[in-house]
Amino acid sequence: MDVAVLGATGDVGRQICTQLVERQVLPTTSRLQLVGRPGGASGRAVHGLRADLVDAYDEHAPVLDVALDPADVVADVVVVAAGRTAVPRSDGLPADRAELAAENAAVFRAYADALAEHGSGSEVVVVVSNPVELGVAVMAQRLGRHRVIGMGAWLDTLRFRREIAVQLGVRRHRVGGFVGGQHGDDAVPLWSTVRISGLDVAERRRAVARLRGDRTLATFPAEVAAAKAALLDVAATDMAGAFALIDTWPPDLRALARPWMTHQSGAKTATGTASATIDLLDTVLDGRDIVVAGQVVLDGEVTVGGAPVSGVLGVPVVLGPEGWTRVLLDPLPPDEDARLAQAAAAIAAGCDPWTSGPAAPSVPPGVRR
Ligand SMILES: NC(=O)c1ccc[n+]([C@@H]2O[C@H](COP(=O)([O-])OP(=O)(O)OC[C@H]3O[C@@H](n4cnc5c(N)ncnc54)[C@H](O)[C@@H]3O)[C@@H](O)[C@H]2O)c1
Repeated sequence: MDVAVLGATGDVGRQICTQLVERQVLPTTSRLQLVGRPGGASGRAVHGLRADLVDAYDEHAPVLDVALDPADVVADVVVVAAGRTAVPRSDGLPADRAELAAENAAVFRAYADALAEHGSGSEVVVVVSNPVELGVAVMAQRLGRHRVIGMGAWLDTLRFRREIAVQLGVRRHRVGGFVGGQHGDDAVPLWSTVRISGLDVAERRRAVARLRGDRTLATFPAEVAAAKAALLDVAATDMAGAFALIDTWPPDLRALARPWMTHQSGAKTATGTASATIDLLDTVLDGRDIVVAGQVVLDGEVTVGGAPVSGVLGVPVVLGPEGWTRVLLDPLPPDEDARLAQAAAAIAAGCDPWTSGPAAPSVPPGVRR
């Protein structure tokens, strides 16, 4: 199977390409298409990136090629890592999502239109760029909702599992459970989905109760806001101290605070983001069906706050080589249900200005248009 990476020379795109080749996810007979922007700096740098990857990994590299025109993007899996990044604010307030959305909506549309016109009709699109929910909404509108998944919820999920594993002193692969909602502050740690291999139900309930304390998600947004304020305070004079402070918090709070602090420190989360993306790609390319969390366009499959969701939301889904097929979410406890409903409303408010217009007919996976 072939992969195209849009925004290949960006911090995230470059990491994705490097890890794809280094970890030998693609056989030498597959093609990795590095996509840059014609006329921009990336249009030149993408040729250099290709040469650098060949220099480093020629023995096991897939066929590497370059595309500058969206119409030339050809792949079984298209990774969207192109577009602007939100610059973190020094006062800790959220970056201007509307401004970011305005710029990146144009990028999403350009590639969605080109893929709809020139693509095979069966590409799976993995959206990494932010706002990830908007990317999913725009791409799904043109390509059909089952072929498009945003990986923000998967990244949040892996972070949540890691923080739980660290606290329990076990390896991450022993921890299951998902984060849904909106990537960022409206991420929803779905504690009711947590599973720990080797523990029976009663042992798991006790372990989760110990990890959570008596907190519920009703107070989670306030906890996140207080955590950010505390971190800014400490980080002003002691960055190491700020990261050490995070270690003292419960796993769900750490899962949000640590990457936020990483951005705030001036570093980016490109390596972790790329690694989580490769994780998803590996599955899709391998032909397996697995359950992941991802931002997808729902059409009433999930009911939160008493109303079916029609729009983008991060939820656990079954993902395979032809896209995602179904949602796997049992009835939720009231606090998770309420937070997911709030996240769905926030996503709808953020996407609506950019997604009014006709949607593509929903094509079930495996049915070619
Ligand atoms: N979903 C996540 O978990 C997650 C995590 C980190 C970053 N991100 C997002 O990924 C995106 C990229 O982040 P980054 O740090 O690599 O940014 P970056 O600025 O380093 O790179 C962006 C790249 O996109 C390219 N680009 C812009 N418009 C393009 C177009 N029309 N066609 C082709 N290329 C184009 C730029 O030339 C640049 O190379 C951002 O939107 C960021 O917010 C997402």
